[in-house]
Amino acid sequence: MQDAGSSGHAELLARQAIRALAAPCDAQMQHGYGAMRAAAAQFLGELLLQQHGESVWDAHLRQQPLPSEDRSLLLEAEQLFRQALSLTLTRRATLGLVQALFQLALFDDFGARMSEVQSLLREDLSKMEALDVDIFASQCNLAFCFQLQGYDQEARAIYDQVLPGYCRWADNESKVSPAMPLSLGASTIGAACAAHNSACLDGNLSKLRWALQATRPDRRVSTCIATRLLQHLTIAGAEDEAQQLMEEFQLKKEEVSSIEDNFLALWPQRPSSRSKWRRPTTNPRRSVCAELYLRPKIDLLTAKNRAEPIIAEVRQEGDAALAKLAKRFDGAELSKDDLIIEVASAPWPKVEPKVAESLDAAYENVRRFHAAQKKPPLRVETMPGVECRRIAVPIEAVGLYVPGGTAVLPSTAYMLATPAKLAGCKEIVLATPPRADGSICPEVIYAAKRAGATKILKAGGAQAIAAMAFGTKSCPKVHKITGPGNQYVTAAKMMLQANDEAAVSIDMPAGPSEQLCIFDATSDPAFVVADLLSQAEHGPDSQVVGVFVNPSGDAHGYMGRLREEFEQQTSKLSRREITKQALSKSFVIVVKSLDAAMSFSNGYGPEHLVVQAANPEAYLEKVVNAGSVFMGAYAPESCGDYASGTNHCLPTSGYARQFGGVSTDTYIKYVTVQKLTAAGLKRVGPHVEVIADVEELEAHRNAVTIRLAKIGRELSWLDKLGALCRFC
Ligand SMILES: NC(=O)c1ccc[n+]([C@@H]2O[C@H](COP(=O)([O-])OP(=O)(O)OC[C@H]3O[C@@H](n4cnc5c(N)ncnc54)[C@H](O)[C@@H]3O)[C@@H](O)[C@H]2O)c1
Ligand SMILES: N[C@H](CO)Cc1c[nH]c[nH+]1
Repeated sequence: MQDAGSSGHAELLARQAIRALAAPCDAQMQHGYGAMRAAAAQFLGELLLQQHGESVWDAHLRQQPLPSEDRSLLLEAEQLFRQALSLTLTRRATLGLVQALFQLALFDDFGARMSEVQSLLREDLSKMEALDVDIFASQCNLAFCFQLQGYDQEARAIYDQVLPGYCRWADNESKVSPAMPLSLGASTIGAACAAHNSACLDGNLSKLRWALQATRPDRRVSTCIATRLLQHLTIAGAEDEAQQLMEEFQLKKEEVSSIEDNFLALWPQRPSSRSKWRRPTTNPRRSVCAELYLRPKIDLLTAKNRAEPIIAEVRQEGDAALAKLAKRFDGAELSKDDLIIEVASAPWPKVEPKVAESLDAAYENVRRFHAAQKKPPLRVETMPGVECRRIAVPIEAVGLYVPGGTAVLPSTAYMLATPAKLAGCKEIVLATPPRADGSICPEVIYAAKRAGATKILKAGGAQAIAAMAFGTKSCPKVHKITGPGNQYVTAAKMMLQANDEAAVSIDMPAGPSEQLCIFDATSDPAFVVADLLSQAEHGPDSQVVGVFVNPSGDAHGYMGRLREEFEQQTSKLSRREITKQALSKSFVIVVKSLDAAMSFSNGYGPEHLVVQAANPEAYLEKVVNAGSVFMGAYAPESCGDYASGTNHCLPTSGYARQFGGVSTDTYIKYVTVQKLTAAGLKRVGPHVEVIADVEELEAHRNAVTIRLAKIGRELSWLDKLGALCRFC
């Protein structure tokens, strides 16, 4: 290590050398000069990295602003290594360039820089057998950079490939180095850190046990690893080993219960992996919480690319396109004249009496709750003679989407149609994918008829949304489209909302279902798991989140019992494969308090918030962002999905921060009205004139002035008296 003075001098000399060696020389000297210039560039690059890389890395890990003055010097280092490589290709220059790119990726162009790092290192991967410790270290650094930016899948792939070799190398090092028992070798520290970081992704206990063993001689390093191991042992319910560890390292259990550094995979992989490169924001550091708020990625861009030609086809060919697309996507042969069911004239479909009875009961509860949401007209006299009103006017024609890809959802039919009918919409078109024989599920028709839909369009996906947005010969054009659906439905809703010609609005982006369940040691693990599974079974993209409030840290084995419940209940579900996929994208966190639980929940903004912890009312007081809340042990979310009365079409993906669920208001627009008497105009008019002057909008001012000129500006004594009486 050089001190500041000597490194400054070395830097100066290296710069001079590079300049001198760049001077023209005869052909004979060129080769030698080139090699020397490469060495000087390499030397200067390493010096700059040493001086500026550490502070950048440090700031990144501490989540502080990155020192921008270091960026330009790191860019210079990058150029120096490139120069060195262009002159003579060496392993050291490659690794120097890799290091510079790592550091610069923290500032910007993360994707491009990491791609280059990967390709630079790829060539060396094949030589792994040579046990080159620099390559192991660089690979694990690369993985860690991915991990920090949330690319877990990429990080995991690299760790899987490199870590076993790195650990073997470290084991070897400890055997050959007699100094090892006192001070750790560089590769032991490197491999232990990598094992620790990799275990954060997969909760692998044996990696952590290895890291602990390898770093035992250094108490500081091994305590860090022991803390992480303790977290995982607690979750796994391995109490004896946890106890031993706590005694040996004098750790307390509550140290494992902080949100910031304690999330655990529920199923073997945690899913935040984004398959596409994502540019970091200007501040690329994100807290663990912020990362956990991200939902499983839906590739909306691909969905939009698929939806676009479908929308265009429906726009151009109308019903003919709908028939073609029903064949392509739903396997249904439909003629152009068979796309619409007129609900009023359609006979009641045959459904089992027991089913009809339950659908009727559920509908009645939904109707009652939504009827009570209607607001009386509003009338306010803001000043004597100035009356403002607000009247509710139903949206004339609305389109409802009822999904039908992987499950038939008659419940969604009455959840959407009931408030539309109550609002007074005249045309209520309900679109849903046809079955392969061209028919619509009788329970959906039953629910649509009961709730008051006017037409059923036999179409699903983007084509259904396009047909309702533009209208076709058989499908009326609507002004607003509501309802959930898969990524093609959501993409089409979002695209058509922005299409001037369609001039249609939507309720909200409602994607894959999700649930956040808060529980504590008093909650029945079977209830907690049953609720979480009820949403996980919706689809592979669904996500469920458990928040375990564990203030005392003495809920021995609770998480172990939870895990057992998950395994038992999941294995019995008919949709267990779908459910497991959703669980692989789900997680449980452990927090110390109600406040911490609610702060996490509000940050996540779940579609459904289930509170099974003791005293749910105390949690409700702190709700800021949630679609619908379910309180206590006896309020399973499925009651809200079907029959209690609340609506199940709710905002997902964090949109609960700005949207509420579907309600009677969804189908209403509020029109404001005003009426002014001459006295009212005399009161408010002068203010209008002044503000119009400020805005230099003369015609606005004139509209008042011209009237006041006719009726006079002064209020009569009768007007003044009348106003007084009104306010007495
Ligand atoms: N948030 C809520 O309130 C709520 C309620 C119920 C369901 N959901 C969600 O709704 C979704 C329902 O999805 P689903 O797929 O079962 O039914 P869906 O009806 O939304 O989609 C089926 C249609 O998608 C189209 N499609 C399928 N593959 C396609 C492809 N490759 N290219 C173009 N189009 C294609 C077809 O037209 C098909 O008819 C689930 O994600 C579920 O979680 C949400
Ligand atoms: N849970 C869904 C809303 O996210 C609604 C639903 C329909 N059927 C069953 N559940």
